[in-house]
Amino acid sequence: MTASRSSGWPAPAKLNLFLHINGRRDDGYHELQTLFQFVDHCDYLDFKVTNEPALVLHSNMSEAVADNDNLILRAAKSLQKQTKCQLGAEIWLDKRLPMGGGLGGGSSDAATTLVALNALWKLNLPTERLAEIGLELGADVPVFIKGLSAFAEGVGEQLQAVTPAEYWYLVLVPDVHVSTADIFQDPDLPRDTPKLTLDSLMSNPWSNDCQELVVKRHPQVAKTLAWLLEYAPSRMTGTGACVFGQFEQEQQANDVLAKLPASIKGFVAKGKNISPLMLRLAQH
Ligand SMILES: C[C@](O)(CO)[C@H](O)COP(=O)(O)OP(=O)(O)OC[C@H]1O[C@@H](n2ccc(N)nc2=O)[C@H](O)[C@@H]1O
Ligand SMILES: Nc1ncnc2c1ncn2[C@@H]1O[C@H](COP(=O)(O)OP(=O)(O)OP(=O)(O)O)[C@@H](O)[C@H]1O
Repeated sequence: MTASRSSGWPAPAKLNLFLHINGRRDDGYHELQTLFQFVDHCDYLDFKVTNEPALVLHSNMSEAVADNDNLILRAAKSLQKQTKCQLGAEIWLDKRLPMGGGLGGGSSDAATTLVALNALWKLNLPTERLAEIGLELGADVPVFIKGLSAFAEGVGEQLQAVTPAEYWYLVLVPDVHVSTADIFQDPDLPRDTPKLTLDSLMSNPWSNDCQELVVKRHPQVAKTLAWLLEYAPSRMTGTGACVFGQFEQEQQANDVLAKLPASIKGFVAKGKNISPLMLRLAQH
């Protein structure tokens, strides 16, 4: 049997609308409180099921990632191992999200792989089980698997669905990589924001505890954020480097994009409380 190619599985970016660091656990991971919202700017994956267990990835990634490190292949392997599935897959990745920008592209690719192969290999694992497998690959993977905007606690895996306003965002991509591990290891990272209730967090002004440190360490992020703040309420997502400004109307975001100096890349996207991945899964 040669299965046909199942196309157009989206792996959306996420924004951390706020990010508070509440403490550090004994294993080095950080306790945090954050609000995840998806946007409609995505990587896209295609899958073809094969009868042999081999996994093959074709991608247009601009930066080389070894197969052993690629979160797509790690996700597929992990799913095979957990379910003793003997099927394999040929996978195509159309990479559109900037890598290492705090938009969660790698985690989202892993989540889309788990969700799509669970369906295409007819494994029928429940979402909770997929999220557990995903958490082994990265703290951000479960929210992409569950597919609903969420308030997260713990290391990012305790999720509560919420529906923040779906604004338009102008996302800017400073020309610098910020390593998530480096930021979390930095002695100057503030780690003592008190844990707050969801109600008080939703009504307080939103901020990112990593932003001040990243801005201090990376002048390109400082410059990009300062530029965007002239036009809209703006802040950093995750551990950076990307920053986003918030707009009521698409046109307003596009007008600011049109003014962007050629040296900075950016895109306009809409906040989505239901992940585009869920809509694709429903069509399957
Ligand atoms: C900061 C966020 O971007 C918020 O969305 C994420 O929690 C990071 O999630 P992620 O990239 O999936 O993170 P992982 O790949 O699990 O971890 C990368 C590195 O970040 C640090 N890390 C990550 C998450 C967390 N809650 N505490 C941490 O200290 C760890 O040093 C880890 O080595
Ligand atoms: N499929 C993948 N796509 C992108 N990066 C990948 C992938 N697989 C592994 N990686 C590795 O993961 C690193 C982080 O990638 P990613 O784009 O998820 O960062 P990020 O947006 O900063 O994520 P986060 O906000 O979760 O920290 C990359 O620099 C790359 O080495």
